[in-house]
Amino acid sequence: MQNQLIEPSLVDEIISKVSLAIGTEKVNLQEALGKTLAEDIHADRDFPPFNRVAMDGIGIHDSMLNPNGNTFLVEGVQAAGAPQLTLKENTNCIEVMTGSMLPEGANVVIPYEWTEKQGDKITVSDFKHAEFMTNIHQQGVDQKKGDVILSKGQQITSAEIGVLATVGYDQVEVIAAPKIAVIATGDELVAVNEVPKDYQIRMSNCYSLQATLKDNGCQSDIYHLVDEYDLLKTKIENLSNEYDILVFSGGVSKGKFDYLPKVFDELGIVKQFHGVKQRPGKPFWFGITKDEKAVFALPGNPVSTFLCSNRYLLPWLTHQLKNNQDNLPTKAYLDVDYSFKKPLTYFLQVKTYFDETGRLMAQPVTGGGSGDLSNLTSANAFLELPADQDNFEKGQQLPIWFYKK
Ligand SMILES: Nc1nc2c(c(=O)[nH]1)N[C@H]1C(S)=C(S)[C@@H](COP(=O)(O)OP(=O)(O)OC[C@H]3O[C@@H](n4cnc5c(N)ncnc54)[C@H](O)[C@@H]3O)O[C@H]1N2
Ligand code: MOO
Repeated sequence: MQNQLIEPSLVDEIISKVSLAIGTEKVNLQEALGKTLAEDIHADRDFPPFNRVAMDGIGIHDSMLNPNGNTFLVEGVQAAGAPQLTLKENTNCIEVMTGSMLPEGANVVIPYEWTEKQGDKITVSDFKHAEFMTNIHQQGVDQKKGDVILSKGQQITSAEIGVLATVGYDQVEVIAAPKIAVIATGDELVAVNEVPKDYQIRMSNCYSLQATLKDNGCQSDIYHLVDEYDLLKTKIENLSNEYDILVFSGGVSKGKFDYLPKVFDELGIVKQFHGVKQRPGKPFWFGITKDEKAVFALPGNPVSTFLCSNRYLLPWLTHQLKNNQDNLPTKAYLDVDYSFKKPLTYFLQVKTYFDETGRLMAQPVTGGGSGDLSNLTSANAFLELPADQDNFEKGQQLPIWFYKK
């Protein structure tokens, strides 16, 4: 029986209806990069926490800002990391260092570059429009104590790490990473460190899949299952109990040993679709277990697995875990005429660059088809050529899916 092939846009729609059961976990600050905050973060004090000196120089009182200049007796030195000093006389000054507390009684900072020192006196001949609070980062202007400084759902980048450290979070509550199993199927596959016999190949898909996931903050475990029906059934049942997401590669097309669709059916994993009107990756199978876990069974040809994981699995996972998407462009201009004469959406491997007017251009990098994984290293994205067109013109703008950022 022929499967009903569906459009790529319908794939997105079907997959988007599956929600990952999201838990939370506490992680150390240094492990939080790339994760999503599961709690609001409040400022534990004002930011800056005190009137902070912004230039090395002298702290004075603004009543001394004479257009003809002024000379000050140095009362002391206010260092960063030292308790606040007090300026005793308005006619005097205190030398102040960047990052130090502004001395009590001072309200202007004049940088050293505008001063001249003679003994214990400092002269400023031109105050250059300095006024009340010049060169002082005032207490609480950035954040007030108790303000929500980072919000639940926000992605943790290097910028958020700095903020978390500042407000004293050495541990933080984040969305828990899902447990993902990456499962290679096929008798022909041998381990990377083995020398394959003539009829064997080294397994690569599971490693590129695992790397794709890792690149996006998700750990996964790799399994290899051989093409034995009963064994597949037992193992897959166990894996579906143990993991939140199952990602298979291989074993889903029409071959005599492509057992997966039948095994899934017997295990009660409900098929949502089998077959997408696309190349590569046509035999893509997707289903949901009884306890609503997602099962992605990606076609085994390396470029097919690669395309399906980057085009469908990753955007879904990112949306589930991170609330937001990458800030990558979603369209690019084809830089030559290109033809694909089949009623299928074609995911063309391309290398992108910016032309002289700043447009993002996509240059086809054609290789040896869906088995040629080395070609993936020369390209950096897939350009999505829709099925309703055969001839695509230079300058046509089309959806793009980056896998190298
Ligand atoms: N009669 C039909 N035959 C095929 C169809 C079809 O529609 N009708 N579709 C073709 C397309 S398109 C693809 S893609 C493949 C997908 O087949 P499977 O998902 O069943 O994958 P396998 O047959 O197991 O493997 C295909 C190919 O990929 C190699 N492979 C598999 N796993 C790995 C791995 N982990 N690392 C590296 N390489 C892997 C495998 O050795 C095969 O060469 O079916 C077509 N056939
Ligand atoms: O379309 Mo399959 O995914 O090329 O070999």
